[in-house]
Amino acid sequence: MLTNHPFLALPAYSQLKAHFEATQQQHLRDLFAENPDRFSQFSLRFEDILVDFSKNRVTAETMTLLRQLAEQAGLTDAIGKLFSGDKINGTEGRAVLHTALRNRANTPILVDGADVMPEVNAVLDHMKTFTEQVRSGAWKGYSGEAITDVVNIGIGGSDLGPVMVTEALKPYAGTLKVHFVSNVDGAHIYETLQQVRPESTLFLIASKTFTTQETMANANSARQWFLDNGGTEKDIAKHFAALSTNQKEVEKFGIDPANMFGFWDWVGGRYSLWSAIGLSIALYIGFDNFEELLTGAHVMDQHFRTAPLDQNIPATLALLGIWYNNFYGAQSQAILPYDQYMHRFAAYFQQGDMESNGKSVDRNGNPVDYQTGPIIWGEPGTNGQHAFYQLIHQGTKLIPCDFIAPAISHRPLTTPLGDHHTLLLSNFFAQTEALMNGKTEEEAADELRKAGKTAEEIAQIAPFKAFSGNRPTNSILVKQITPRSLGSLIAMYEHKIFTQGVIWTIFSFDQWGVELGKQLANKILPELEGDTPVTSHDSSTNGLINAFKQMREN
Ligand SMILES: O=P(O)(O)OC[C@H]1O[C@@H](O)[C@H](O)[C@@H](O)[C@@H]1O
Repeated sequence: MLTNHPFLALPAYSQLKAHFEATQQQHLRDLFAENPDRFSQFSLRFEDILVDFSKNRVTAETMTLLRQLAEQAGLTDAIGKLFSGDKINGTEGRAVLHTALRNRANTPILVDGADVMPEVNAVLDHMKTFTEQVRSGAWKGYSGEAITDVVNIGIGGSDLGPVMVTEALKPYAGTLKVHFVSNVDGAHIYETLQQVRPESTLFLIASKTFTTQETMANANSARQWFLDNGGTEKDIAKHFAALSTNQKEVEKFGIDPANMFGFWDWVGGRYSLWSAIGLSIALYIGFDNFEELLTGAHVMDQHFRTAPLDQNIPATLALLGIWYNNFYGAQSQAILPYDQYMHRFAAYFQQGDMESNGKSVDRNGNPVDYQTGPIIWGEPGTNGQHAFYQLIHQGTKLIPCDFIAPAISHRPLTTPLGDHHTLLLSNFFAQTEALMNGKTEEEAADELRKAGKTAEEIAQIAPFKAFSGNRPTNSILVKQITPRSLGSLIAMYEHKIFTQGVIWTIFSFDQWGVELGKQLANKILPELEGDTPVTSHDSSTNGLINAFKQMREN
């Protein structure tokens, strides 16, 4: 178990509070003007990844105090416990070992005295064999045709990771197509099934528990469609595989245990793309590339585990997040990839971060009296620039942003306006500079004067054209988005989330908050049958259910 500490009582917290009061008016422009070495002092490199955090409202003293906060919160001890299989998921009594899934060093990791690595390696071997059979065409469907389409049916952690990674690594795809069905809305499975043929489709039923309502409903619809369109019960073994921890339910569903790819209760759903849940990724980009993804994560794990705090990228990002969250009162954090293939990256970490650190009870079971996990959101650049960046630049809210971009594009297209990637990157650099510098009213007035405006017009318009600037950003520049660098980036954010959870003294690896909605939906489900009016709820819920019943009938 992790040792607990009262966050607000940490000595560094009070020091940071005083430091914040003294420095909050400082402008980034001045910090840059005062220190010509700011970029080199406030940036870190790891393999092909450069993390520039110099455009943050911090000084060397801020960083020292933040690191002291991490030390006083027992981060080093917590990292040791994470990697060694200690049961740090206290409310479920489980270890948290997504790092074992990508432990390429293959060093033993013990859970309840038993090394988990042989089992991890056995599942990886099974995935490799299966992936190679399907991709080579050796695995045949019931009509003797090879598989052309893979449909992953899963939700939450059993969907978002594979969706995000297969999109991000599309340039590495082979000929197999992958589809993802998550929503219980019948439209999702319906539209997907329109695009595939039963004889050449492989369904992966991805569910850690194999009891999730949405997934089981979609899996049943897929099976029915398969049987209605030419497949027979005995053909199911060739067309359905399960990615799960629950063999009993998998067998009950009728999937051949030989087609089950297992994992373990110490793999959290939102940390499971490295496990059998990643099978759709392996099928799409090939097993060697999947292994590269694991390797990228593993090397970041090693960095997180061994780098001193002042060199440690995930810890640094976590501490900057705490600075804005707990001292500046920032409510959210934007993730803005300047890479179209990474368009689901922010959505992925919405679950990763918000399901992990969206907690308001500390590890002692007491309500917290400070802010914990931020709201994560974002869209790829440059689309976001033409949508919501207005508020980031000139709104009343402080929104720390992570800008992520590859130096080399997988699609280097040229136009008379310039090549696409250079155009994209010019925006990437311009935005963080603009957010940092802003524009004073005098500068705005000067521009208007040069444009020939009268003194009266200038006085009227200049206030609207001024930007306060001083808006913090991290710039994460990656040589290229490859399986390895993507693996490292994902692990980097995972460890950022872990670090913040440790410092806030919360449990980051359970998700009890999701349960209430599920329980209530199950209670309401039978009430939706028939046309008898419902009276068992509050007046709003009763009114809505009864209106729904009426609308449905007429
Ligand atoms: O993989 P399963 O068991 O179907 O669960 C899917 C998702 O179910 C949700 O209820 C959980 O909050 C997620 O964490 C999880 O990933």
